Amino acid sequence: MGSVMKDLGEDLRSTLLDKLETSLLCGTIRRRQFLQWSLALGLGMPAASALADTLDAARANQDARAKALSGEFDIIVCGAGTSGCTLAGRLAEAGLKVALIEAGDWDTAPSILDPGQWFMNLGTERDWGDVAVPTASVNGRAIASHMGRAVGGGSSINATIWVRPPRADLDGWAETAGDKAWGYDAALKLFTGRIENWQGPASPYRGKGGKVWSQVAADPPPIAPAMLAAARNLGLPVSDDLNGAREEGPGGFALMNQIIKDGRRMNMAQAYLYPVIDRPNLTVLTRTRVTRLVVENGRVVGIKALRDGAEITLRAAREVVLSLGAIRTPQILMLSGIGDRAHLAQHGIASVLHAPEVGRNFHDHILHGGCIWESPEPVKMKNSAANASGFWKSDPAFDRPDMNIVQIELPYASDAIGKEYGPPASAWALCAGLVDPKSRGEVRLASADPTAKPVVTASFLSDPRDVKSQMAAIDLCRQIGNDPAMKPYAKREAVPGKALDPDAKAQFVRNGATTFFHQVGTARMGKDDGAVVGADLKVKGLAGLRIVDGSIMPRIVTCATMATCVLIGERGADLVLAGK
Ligand SMILES: Cc1cc2nc3c(=O)[nH]c(=O)nc-3n(C[C@H](O)[C@H](O)[C@H](O)COP(=O)(O)OP(=O)(O)OC[C@H]3O[C@@H](n4cnc5c(N)ncnc54)[C@H](O)[C@@H]3O)c2cc1C
Repeated sequence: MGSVMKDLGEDLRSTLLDKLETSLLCGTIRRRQFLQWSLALGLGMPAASALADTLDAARANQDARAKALSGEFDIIVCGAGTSGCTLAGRLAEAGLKVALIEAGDWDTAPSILDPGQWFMNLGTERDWGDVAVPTASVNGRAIASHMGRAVGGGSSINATIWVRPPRADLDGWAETAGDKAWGYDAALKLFTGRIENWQGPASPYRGKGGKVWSQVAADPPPIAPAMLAAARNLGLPVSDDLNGAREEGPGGFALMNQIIKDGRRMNMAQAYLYPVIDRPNLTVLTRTRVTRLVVENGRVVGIKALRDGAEITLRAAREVVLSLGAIRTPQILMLSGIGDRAHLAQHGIASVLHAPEVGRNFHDHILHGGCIWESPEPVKMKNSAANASGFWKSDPAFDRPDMNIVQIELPYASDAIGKEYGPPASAWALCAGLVDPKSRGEVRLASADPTAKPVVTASFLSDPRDVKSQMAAIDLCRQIGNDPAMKPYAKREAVPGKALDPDAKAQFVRNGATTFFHQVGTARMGKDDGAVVGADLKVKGLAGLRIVDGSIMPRIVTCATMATCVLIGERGADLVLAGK
């Protein structure tokens, strides 16, 4: 077996070694198995056992910390997702005594490690499994609202796309929050100074040597550069980097940036958490579900959680931070008596703080599934099956792009579109994305039971401007897909494959609506009294509690949300450390 393993390509070998490392670290394999496999992969015995010593020590540290849960932490971070890992990693690095609480398991499943399998996690125990209430605006369809449930959160099950928000988005936040620290210039300093470990050419827009691995899609299939050639033919700007200068311009097309290294997902646990996992001041509790906050005399002093079937209480000397994502952060706030008084009363929950906007302002990006072309040969998916993309405005008067066109290397169709058109198996899609939605929904409690799913009323496409924007994006997808540059890869346009009058196009938009799973906004930041948190991310009207995750976005950024959630985690860490 050994010689076979040594013959593996270098990339695969390094991926398998990384996987073994994480498995030993998380205790899902034993030291003996680790040594056997590491030797088979060509690591010498001294190197393998030194590595095993380090990993064993880190795991022993976490086991010991989990067994000794008495006493106070400085900070309790609830949720080890994208923002939570970023925040907890930074705080532990700075020496604070941190507890990080995660309902899901460690991030060692092959479908997490291999970016090409990301969609295999949907509907499993690594997904919270929420589904938005059917509304007329999407023709009564129930649209899934997946969110990650594992260490790494969304960054463990997402499509690995790393894309940063444009200037208009962040300067808008700074205005809303009344603090320039949330603006684009400050964010660019963080991205270039300490967040990114960019693998492309040096640029004033890109950072090298930071925590987050980011590279241009490696070895994409030929339909990806063909899409960019088509965009160029249509007079749309095409660049070498979807981040960088595009953020200050009208939009543009490029190959995507991804958090994939040697074929392996580098999630935010890899970036921020594992580098400090051996520290005695960090306790990570997995499979531990936060059920509510403990509030004493107007101050949040700890949390209650379910662990191994029993309730535990943890106390924080400085503060508690909620990083549970845009569906479960408002749920835990409401279960703790922080929300709309009348709504809480319906569930018999005593009000601690009347905060009517908790759970409101829910929004997400719409992904249309989809315009589909039959290909002459089966498409070989690469990376996370989405390698080329572009942002553009449906109206040049807009201050930021509202459309995101995404190429997907399979016939991506919603339930309704799949049923109506029966797309061929050998096909690819150009999907119309709505990235500046005006429709707003809400998250509400279904019951006072913390293990019950909350009710997500997304109200997708309920604002007519969203339908108009999506109709323009469908036109753009069809122009690109039917451009001569795509001809070698397109036998025919299979979906819709016919002219659509405005009414039919609006129906096509409503029937095709699915989402990117970029839920945000339910604990919005603002300087106004109604906002749930201020620019310091502290919950207004209550001491000892901050929100650090996608919930705080007052208006969704006009791109995929992971990079912005890292930015929020970094800003949160700065605020906690500065004691602001
Ligand atoms: C399938 C999918 C594909 C996506 N693709 C992309 C992409 O390619 N690029 C991109 O930029 N973005 C993508 N996103 C979105 C991005 O991943 C999220 O916006 C981002 O992860 C949100 O970060 P967060 O910190 O707000 O929440 P999350 O990352 O969701 O973290 C919340 C964490 O809290 C935990 N938690 C929740 N409730 C409890 C509780 N009661 N007790 C304890 N723990 C709890 C969760 O298990 C989770 O780990 C995708 C998301 C999904 C689901």
